[in-house]
Amino acid sequence: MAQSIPVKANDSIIYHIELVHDFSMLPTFLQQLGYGRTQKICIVTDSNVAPLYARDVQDLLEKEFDTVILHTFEAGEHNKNLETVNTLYQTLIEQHFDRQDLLIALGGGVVGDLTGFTAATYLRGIDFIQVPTTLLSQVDSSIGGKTGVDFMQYKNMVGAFYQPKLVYMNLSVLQSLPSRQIVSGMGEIIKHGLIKDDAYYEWLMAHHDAILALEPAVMEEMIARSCDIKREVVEHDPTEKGERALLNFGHTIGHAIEKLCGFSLYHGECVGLGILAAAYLSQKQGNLTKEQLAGISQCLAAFGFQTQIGGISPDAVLSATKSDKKMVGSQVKFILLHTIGDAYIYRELSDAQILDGIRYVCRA
Ligand SMILES: NC(=O)c1ccc[n+]([C@@H]2O[C@H](COP(=O)([O-])OP(=O)(O)OC[C@H]3O[C@@H](n4cnc5c(N)ncnc54)[C@H](O)[C@@H]3O)[C@@H](O)[C@H]2O)c1
Ligand SMILES: O=C(O)C(=O)C[C@@H](O)[C@H](O)[C@H](O)COP(=O)(O)O
Ligand SMILES: [Zn+2]
Repeated sequence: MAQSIPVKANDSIIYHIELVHDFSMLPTFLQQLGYGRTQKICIVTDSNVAPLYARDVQDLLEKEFDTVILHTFEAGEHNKNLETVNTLYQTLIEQHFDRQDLLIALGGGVVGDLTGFTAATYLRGIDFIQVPTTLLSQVDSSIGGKTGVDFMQYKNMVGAFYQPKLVYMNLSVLQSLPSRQIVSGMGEIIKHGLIKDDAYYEWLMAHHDAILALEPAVMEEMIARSCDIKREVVEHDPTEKGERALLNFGHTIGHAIEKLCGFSLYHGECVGLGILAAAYLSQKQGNLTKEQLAGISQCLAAFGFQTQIGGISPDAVLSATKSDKKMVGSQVKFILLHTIGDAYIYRELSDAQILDGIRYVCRA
């Protein structure tokens, strides 16, 4: 059944996360938000999603809106860059989009982040809607307003905090998602349990088979629980002045690996390696037990994550972590675990300690 999760800022609802099972309600939700027939819509998607879903969405919207155009770019993290943003700017200018018009991000996190950044900057800001189509984008990237692109191969170095007007989540699209992308999404979901909810973490392991079988009721419960965890964090700290950094658990080393493997590993796969390294460092700090660390490694492996990667220099990973946006001066703010379900920001790790954590997952 459908679920609607309100997201607030300063105690006022700024948008809803609508969990549904088809695209049929999208025009109605747009009209309820006040968008009318004369407002132009640009659906932004990628080359894998377009043939699957763009026609259905465009047909539905063309019944209620006079101008609905489609902008498609080649799928992949390597295209999450300013060059792709420029091509979208050109389309919007050529099609005479103005400040009352609307972008719809139909795709995963790459489409969502790039479309959101374009919306944040075109004409100094036009509205956009998230229609996430990967597990990772449904539980994480479509919520909270982090938008942006990679720059010089560094992750999300150019961006803006810019909230969508709606997150429309058609859960049925997960049926066409390759299984490796399901695993990638599980990286952020396991993160949610480890940083905020030990009972949820245990629930994930207890429902392992049902999750990998994409059982609808279990998937909907999991997606709703992860959305709620992220919602609560971003409501408390929308522009990452404090607590929101906890959502970066596993990302300091994860982003470095993602860069150094040339994006050959998916974001969530790199986060899984980063989570394991951070869990190891949490155990070395005397927080986690060796049994808890082993359990996290087994959980990741059970969901299909590699728990070690070869061919990447640990020293290069350490160097890449110095470009992490959580850096304050020469100190990187690491996210560690007090225990499972309870994460914290730690600034005192030495390079030697970080290298020890990197070596726990990276072999040269
Ligand atoms: N803004 C945030 O808060 C946030 C949070 C997490 C991740 N991210 C970013 O999100 C990106 C990763 O997102 P992602 O994992 O969704 O990757 P992605 O956007 O590259 O999508 C993964 C692949 O699946 C394809 N695809 C998408 N939906 C499909 C479907 N329903 N069926 C079949 N194929 C489909 C895509 O074309 C692509 O090839 C990274 O750039 C990461 O930095 C951002
Ligand atoms: O929403 C957040 O905050 C997150 O950290 C979510 C992460 O899963 C996501 O990958 C985010 O893009 C990483 O943030 P960044 O600021 O390191 O780019
Ligand atoms: Zn992430």
